[in-house]
Amino acid sequence: ILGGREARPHLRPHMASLQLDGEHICGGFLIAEQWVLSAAHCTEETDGKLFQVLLGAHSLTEPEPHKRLYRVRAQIPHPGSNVYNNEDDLLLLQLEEKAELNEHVQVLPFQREQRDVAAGTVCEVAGWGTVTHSGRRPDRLQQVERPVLSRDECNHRTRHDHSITPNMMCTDSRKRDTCKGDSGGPLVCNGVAEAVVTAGSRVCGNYKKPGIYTRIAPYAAWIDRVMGALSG
Ligand SMILES: CC(C)CC(=O)Nc1cccc(-c2cccc(CN)c2)c1
Repeated sequence: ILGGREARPHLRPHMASLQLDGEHICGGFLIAEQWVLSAAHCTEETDGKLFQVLLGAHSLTEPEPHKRLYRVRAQIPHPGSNVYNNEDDLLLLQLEEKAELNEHVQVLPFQREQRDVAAGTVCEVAGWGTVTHSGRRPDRLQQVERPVLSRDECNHRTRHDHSITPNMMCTDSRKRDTCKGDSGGPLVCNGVAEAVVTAGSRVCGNYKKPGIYTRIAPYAAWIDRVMGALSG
């Protein structure tokens, strides 16, 4: 997160850190006791290895009550996700067992209504992604508030040039923005997860390249189908 600040500890008990060999790779969030939603492009450099999911954390390194690393039983990228564009950039992770819910580990409801969030709505995004252009990684969860940018504005030739589909949404990226390692985290508007951070043009804090997110509502049926098929 560029231009943000340290989050209030444990105010986002839904936040997950997707890790490989103890290294934070991407964000994610708990959508059910045994399921985390993240971004498919986070698996681009994992060479087929399964993530581990850290729940209940504020600091990535300090011991904290209710902080626990979960193994993953299955990782299901959306069938439409690919390395060439940001379409269908969602990843479902089934934990080896149901997460133990408490004040630091909670499920976050996601938007199921197919209505766009109004441009100008101030939403918030959190993550352990890089906090400087030089790529410094924070130990503690960061957060930033961002106004939603209309799809037409975001699709302007000088911005994302008509690559933003109805299944995506944008936020202003002037100075304050998401960055490497924030992918997979939720964009929360009025307490509801509306979308998931995607890398987009993989630049950060450049107002010409607004932050891009995968809207969740268009994928509610896919999410329910996968969770239902793999339950038990
Ligand atoms: C395997 C993955 C971690 C590779 C990857 O995602 N790289 C990467 C590099 C630079 C910026 C970003 C990035 C992420 C989230 C939002 C944004 C832009 N706001 C950029 C992402």
